[in-house]
Amino acid sequence: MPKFAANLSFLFADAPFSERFSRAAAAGFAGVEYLFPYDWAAGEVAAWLAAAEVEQVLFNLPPGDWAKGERGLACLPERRAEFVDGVELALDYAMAFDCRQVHCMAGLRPSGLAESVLESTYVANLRHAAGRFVSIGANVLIEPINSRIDMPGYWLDDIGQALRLLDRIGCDNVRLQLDLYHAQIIQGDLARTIESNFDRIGHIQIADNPGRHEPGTGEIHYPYLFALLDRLGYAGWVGCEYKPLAATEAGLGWRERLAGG
Ligand SMILES: O=C(O)[C@@H](O)C(=O)CO
Ligand SMILES: [Mg+2]
Repeated sequence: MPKFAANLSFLFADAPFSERFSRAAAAGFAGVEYLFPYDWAAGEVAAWLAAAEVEQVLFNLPPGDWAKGERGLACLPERRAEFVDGVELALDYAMAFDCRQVHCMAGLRPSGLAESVLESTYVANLRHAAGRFVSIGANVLIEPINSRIDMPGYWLDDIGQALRLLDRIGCDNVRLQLDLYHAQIIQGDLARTIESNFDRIGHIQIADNPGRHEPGTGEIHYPYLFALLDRLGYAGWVGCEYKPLAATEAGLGWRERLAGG
């Protein structure tokens, strides 16, 4: 059975953020992830992790002004300095949490700039982040996110594009964050996508489609995919990044039903 991490931006959302760590532990999760820790001091979050005895699996680099609709900075040439500052801030948090993976969001496609400019900015920024995070033995992840339903305008919205960018970036510690919910909307063919890119995958996330709810509520055949991950010897985490249909705990039966644990 894969190792499941609770995404605390999605699960246990009826509780204050500080309480979600112990809720996740009580529900049997040994690892947690979430979008952003920056509203809290790193030491404060580290204490919640330690008290709950859960591992910090992943969090995101600062995304720009999320409340105003920004969704990352990495492809935006005019935001280079802010990106570099964000890398340093995230590095401090990663060290405080002993966390080995961060997700770098690409940003929304700006109007009036050539694709080649966005791409070269993105590649330079990812190389910079990779160089900083390699110093603590951490990976920087890139995640294709569907721009049709969930994030209109998101620049990195195609699996092939992400793979080409990984080639161009050319750093061993930059890897693919494969969110199977987004991948299903983007192109489907999930088992082959996992299998043919297995050595580039640093992290996997799950939800069903449509609705982005618990595995087993939609069209994705998760028993097959979980068995495939086991057969391939996937040693990483699988982040549960779904919107619970009711209380999080009430909907966790899919782990036993679909993954046998
Ligand atoms: O899939 C997602 O939405 C997340 O993994 C993320 O990092 C940005 O929202
Ligand atoms: Mg995701």
